[in-house]
Amino acid sequence: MEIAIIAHDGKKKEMVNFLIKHLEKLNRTDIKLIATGTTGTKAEELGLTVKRLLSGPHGGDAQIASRVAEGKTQMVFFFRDPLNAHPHEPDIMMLMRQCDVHNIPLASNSSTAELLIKSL
Ligand SMILES: O=C(CO)COP(=O)(O)O
Repeated sequence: MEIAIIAHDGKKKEMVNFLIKHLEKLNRTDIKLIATGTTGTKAEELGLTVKRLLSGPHGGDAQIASRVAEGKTQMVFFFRDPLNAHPHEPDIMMLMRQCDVHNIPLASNSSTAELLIKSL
């Protein structure tokens, strides 16, 4: 299954900690990771194999939204920073909307992510 990982800058540390905690599970051969650019680089630094898309502000969220719409991505871990403004807010909304349109599980914070990853 394809899983997307995305974290805003204010949540990157939290995402790295989450990835470290679940490294073994995320390394499974039946799991394919995709990520926005900078988040993907962080995951690669941990030794994970990740298909890196564009950075969020440059269209990465939109690319992932498109994969959700096409039925390619089955789960999304998106650690959002609600305390800062983002120039690509429309893309962020589009990704979340596409998850809802296609009934794709989306964890927008680490607590939900912990629950969701238990399902894998
Ligand atoms: O902006 C993002 C999500 O909206 C994340 O993008 P990066 O992983 O490239 O920082």
